[in-house]
Amino acid sequence: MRQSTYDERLILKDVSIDRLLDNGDSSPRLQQIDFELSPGEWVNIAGVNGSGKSSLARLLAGLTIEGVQGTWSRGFAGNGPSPYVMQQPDAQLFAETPREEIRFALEWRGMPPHEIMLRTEEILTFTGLSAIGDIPWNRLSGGQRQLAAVAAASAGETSLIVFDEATSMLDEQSMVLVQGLAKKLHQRGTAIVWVTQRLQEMTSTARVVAMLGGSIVFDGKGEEFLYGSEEQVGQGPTPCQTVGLRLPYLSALALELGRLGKLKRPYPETKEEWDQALARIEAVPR
Ligand SMILES: Nc1ncnc2c1ncn2[C@@H]1O[C@H](COP(=O)(O)OP(=O)(O)OP(=O)(O)O)[C@@H](O)[C@H]1O
Repeated sequence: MRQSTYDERLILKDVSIDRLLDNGDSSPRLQQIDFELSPGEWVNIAGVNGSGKSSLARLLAGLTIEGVQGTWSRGFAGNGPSPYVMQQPDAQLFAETPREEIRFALEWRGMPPHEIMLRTEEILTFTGLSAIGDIPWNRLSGGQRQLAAVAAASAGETSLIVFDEATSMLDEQSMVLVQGLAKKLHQRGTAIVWVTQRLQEMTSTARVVAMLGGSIVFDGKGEEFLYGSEEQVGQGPTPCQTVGLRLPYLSALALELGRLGKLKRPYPETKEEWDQALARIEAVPR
């Protein structure tokens, strides 16, 4: 893999990874990936199991993968690996409590000892973990452990964090908390790569990159990913359905009402928008 000249964006050009099958043949794990990420951007990466999401996410985080071919530049993300939050928080927790975990992360990043205590308290406050800072992992929920993992991952000022299905083992409430923390980091200017199969986590305006068979087959706005382009309403599967993902219930309802001519784009997302849309449908004489 060749390192290209410096650009502020993180860029992958024509990147592929082959994997060897048991019978000696090779099959692409990633193929001909062209991808760019700007500083402070949020991108969702979606796709079914085995489509290549984690392989792409690991590359974006700057983690080493054998056999990578192509050209890349990590731009604003810098030369070292970026924090990578995995599905299972326990796989990346080293210390005994959230406070120790954050302290450990700061030590590891080389922060001078006299700054560590103050910064640890700031991070506990920022992440909403102050009240449980000294409680050992076995008395915390999976959601609380995942929040601590994110807190430690973001402990040094970081320009990029990769979340690889970080909420897939969590209940709805914990999912909202972890995603809320990612949003706070994003507002602070951190670029976020958010790998997910839970499409209800995406907003219609967010960027979605969808993978299928190791290739990027869609790169655009969430609304077009879920519903297709405005001209295509009612014609064939949407990009989301093409990659084999199921539309969230409310999106499927919106799409169907659109196909019946009862709803117009942009389709409702929030409860208030749905209340208004349904009131309009009710008001139309049958
Ligand atoms: N370390 C590895 N060595 C060889 N092949 C791998 C390795 N990791 C993943 N693969 C293969 O690469 C392909 C893409 O896997 P990857 O984990 O990137 O997909 P994914 O979309 O993240 O899947 P999942 O949602 O199941 O985690 C799969 O066919 C997988 O079997």
